[in-house]
Amino acid sequence: MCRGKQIMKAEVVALASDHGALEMRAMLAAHLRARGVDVLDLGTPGPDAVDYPDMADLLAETLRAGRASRGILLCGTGIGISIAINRHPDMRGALVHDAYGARLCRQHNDANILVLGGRTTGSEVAKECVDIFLATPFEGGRHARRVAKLGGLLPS
Ligand SMILES: O=C[C@H](O)[C@H](O)[C@H](O)COP(=O)(O)O
Repeated sequence: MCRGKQIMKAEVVALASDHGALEMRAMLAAHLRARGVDVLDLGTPGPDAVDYPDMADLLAETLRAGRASRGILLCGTGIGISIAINRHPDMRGALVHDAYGARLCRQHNDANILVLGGRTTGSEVAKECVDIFLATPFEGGRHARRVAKLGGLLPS
């Protein structure tokens, strides 16, 4: 089990969610801070409804500007915000529901954004997914070619 010992402490992890995952975002931010990870919490700040594409765009801009190296995005199911983040060709968001997905999205897909559902995933599973996501390296090799095609760096 790779819960955390290998998380890079210099890394800044940005979190963003809509109103459907406020509690989970706060819980995950506290979990990461307790582990010594620098957290950049992009909101949304309160329970007023916001549109998940706007939160995904904000996270994409934050990563692109170099203010954080990886991201965690949440909405009620994780579905809408994962659709939104993957409209950015330079972002790879992985909607994950378990430890296996959290590991494989790093090893095979080099996902730079973990997406979780605040209304669909339990808090212990979510914390486990975050720890694995941050601790698991990309395997490269045959996967590097496929990831390059995702970003348009190689023709499909
Ligand atoms: O995929 C979309 C997300 O789950 C949203 O969090 C959800 O649609 C928000 O729904 P509502 O406005 O009813 O809280």
